[in-house]
Amino acid sequence: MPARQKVLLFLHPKSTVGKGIQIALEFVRFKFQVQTGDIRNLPVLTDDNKGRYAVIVFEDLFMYLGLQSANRNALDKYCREYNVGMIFLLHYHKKPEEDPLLISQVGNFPLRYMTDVRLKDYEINETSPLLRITRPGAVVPLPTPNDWTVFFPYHHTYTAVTRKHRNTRSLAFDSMGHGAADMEQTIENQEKLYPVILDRGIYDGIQRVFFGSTLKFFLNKIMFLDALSYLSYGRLSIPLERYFQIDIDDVFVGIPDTRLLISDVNALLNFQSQLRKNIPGFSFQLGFSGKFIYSGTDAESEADRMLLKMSDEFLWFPHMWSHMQAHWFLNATKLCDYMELNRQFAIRHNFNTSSHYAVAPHHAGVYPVHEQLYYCWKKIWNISSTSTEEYLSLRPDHKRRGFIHKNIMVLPRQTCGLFTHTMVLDMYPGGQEILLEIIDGGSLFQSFLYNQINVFMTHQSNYGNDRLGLFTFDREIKFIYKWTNLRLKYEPPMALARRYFNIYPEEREPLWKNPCAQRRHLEIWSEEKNCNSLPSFVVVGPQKTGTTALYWFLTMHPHVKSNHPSPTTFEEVQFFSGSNYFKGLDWYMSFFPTPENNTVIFEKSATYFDQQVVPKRLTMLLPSKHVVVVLIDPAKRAYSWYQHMRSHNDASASKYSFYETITAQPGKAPPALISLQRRCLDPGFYARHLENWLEYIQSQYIVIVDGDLLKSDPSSAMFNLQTDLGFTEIYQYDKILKFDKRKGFFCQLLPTGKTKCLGRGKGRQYPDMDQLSVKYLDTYYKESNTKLTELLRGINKPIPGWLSEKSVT
Ligand SMILES: Nc1ncnc2c1ncn2[C@@H]1O[C@H](COP(=O)(O)OS(=O)(=O)O)[C@@H](OP(=O)(O)O)[C@H]1O
Repeated sequence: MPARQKVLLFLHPKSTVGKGIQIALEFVRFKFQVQTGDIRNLPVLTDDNKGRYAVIVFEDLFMYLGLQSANRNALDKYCREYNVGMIFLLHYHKKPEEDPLLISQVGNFPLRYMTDVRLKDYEINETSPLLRITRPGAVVPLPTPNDWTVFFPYHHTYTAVTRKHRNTRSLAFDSMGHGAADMEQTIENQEKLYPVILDRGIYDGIQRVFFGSTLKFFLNKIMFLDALSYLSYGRLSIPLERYFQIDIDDVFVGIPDTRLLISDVNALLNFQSQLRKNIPGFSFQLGFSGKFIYSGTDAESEADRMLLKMSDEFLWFPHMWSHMQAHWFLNATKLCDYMELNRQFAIRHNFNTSSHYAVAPHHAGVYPVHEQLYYCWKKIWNISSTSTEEYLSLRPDHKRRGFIHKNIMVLPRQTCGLFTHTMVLDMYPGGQEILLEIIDGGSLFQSFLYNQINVFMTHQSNYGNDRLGLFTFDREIKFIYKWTNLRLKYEPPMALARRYFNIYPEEREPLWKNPCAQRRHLEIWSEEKNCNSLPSFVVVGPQKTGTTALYWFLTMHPHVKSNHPSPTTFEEVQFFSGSNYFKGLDWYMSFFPTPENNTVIFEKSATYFDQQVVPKRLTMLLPSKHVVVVLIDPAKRAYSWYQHMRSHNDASASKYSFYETITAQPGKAPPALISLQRRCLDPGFYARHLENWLEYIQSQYIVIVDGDLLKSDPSSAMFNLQTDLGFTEIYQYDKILKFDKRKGFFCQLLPTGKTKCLGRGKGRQYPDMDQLSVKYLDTYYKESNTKLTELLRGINKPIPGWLSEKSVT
């Protein structure tokens, strides 16, 4: 039976080595679950007789060997039954008092190992079935880490993935300086000596890959991907094609003596033609700021002229007429005017801008989004794609992602070790060896290895002087071809962007992060915008629990302000739950007043509570802010909601009784009734929805309001709420709320002595729920209510009165 496409990763609590594994998995976007610390309790391995995990990885072989035998047996049984393989890393260091020549046994496997070995030349076994991305052939050179473990198998289940090189006499030395000659002798005597081995499962029915080191070493990164692919029968596998785009920003920008000369333009053209031999159609993308043409030395102006003459050789994209940052412009007209100047410049010089791609100087306006930029890009250039390194954050780079906003596809942009000021190899920050490391298996190689699509950012200055741009990519491409079977490909930006979102459709929807959470984001966010005007807390529902009354009471507080009303959804903004979210952060913020001192701003949308996407979105934008949940008996909530639908003339609610609605059978009843039933009953599974919230928010930020108390004694409920929200000034509600007999609810006491109540839609008159429905719903929600009691206890929240009464535990 096949296992699902997920990795189960066992990590030490203070894991450092495991980070490399997590980074690899996050880069390639394989799903994984981490199991840390005490592994006496294994995670659930199956769902409905289906395996949950396709491969199991232990960052340390000894974690597996140390499992209690029952757990190890269960794991092994799972692997056999579901054809699941395991990957182990072994990176144990001997203590100084231990014999450096010690060869130890690996648990009960027919396998021995030796640690702290410094490897000399070794090779990849070209016949290993594991190899996919890994390209055999080359001798693996020094320096490699000097803390390798090597394996000595004595069963034919094991085959080498890497092994001692045929022409090398001595393969290893002791890294700690103990008796190198003895060590050499000991190792020479071992016929089979493998740094990475594959267990084909002949011995005990389970396939495994053992790595005698960590993923720090570039070759292990490649082989780790191959191991995942091989052990999962290709399910955890990414294609060999790697699409890449190289942008050259700031063309025509730059102070004199740092810009391109004619010889540099020629070198760029030559390099491009060379690349086209292997990568058909490859073209550099040149980003221009027309205003600065001919502003260098005479020789540099000659090069500008040559670029114009040869412009057909490249694809061009607008940067910004005078390299201004988009977020400086609140007035879209002005921003569009500047863009128009650059467009006229492109028309005058016949630039090929057919790729409908643009890059914003300093990434400004792309993320955090400045709507004016998106508007002008569309209006002036009909832009369809761009790229930034700022989404969701610059670092860590393995978490950079793409999104689509206002029909513009935003791709993640990669750094390649070159910045505007890196022009001369000898002056590379930290020394040229740093750049070589980045290229030879370091971060640039990693970008190519893990990302199926790369958009690299370089600048005009990287192609003059020492032409580090050409040097870097030339060396990188050779490195990739030497060690991997990756196939480098090129596609123009729009096609590339489409390909990106076909590969990663889940990235299409954006996530709006709090712009004030990061200095870099704040620097490219308009000064006119202010995070203080975002709500400090949000009343999230669920619907029909008294949220409007709560909202109204809160607005009576002298230091509390709510959002401006929406023309369509009244007091609710309903941003996080529906399509409004795609209108963007500026749209959301336009609902909130400029904050005054001592004022707390809040929002309430009762649709938030039970929508799966909301907790993630809300906590991303409003981290460490409170969410307020009002809970009443879910049966009463369902009944009130049903009455609400009836009074709005919903066809099904008008036709079917409440009992018929809640007991309708899927497959038998009309779909509209089943839909009504789902919307009626689903929000009442409070425990399930709260669990979803707790995945994203710490329990201390969840405030529970007892909806019955809010009805019967609102002053007390409001006192509790203010305390839970940490208000410094507690407003006394007993002076402004009065029970209104006619309404049957508490209302606002006006200075005239009269009361002002909520409208007819709140606190409706309708008959009591029928006894059959009461009984049915009692059973229906019983398990969920019991769970809720346990959950609230577990997070130290008071149990609402209605729930204690029902409490079964
Ligand atoms: N003071 C006061 N005045 C009026 N109504 C009050 C009040 N306090 C609580 N309630 C209860 O609020 C119920 C409506 O809940 P919501 O406001 O959350 O509904 S909505 O989701 O916003 O439509 C509403 O439900 P119905 O009684 O079914 O109309 C009331 O029971």
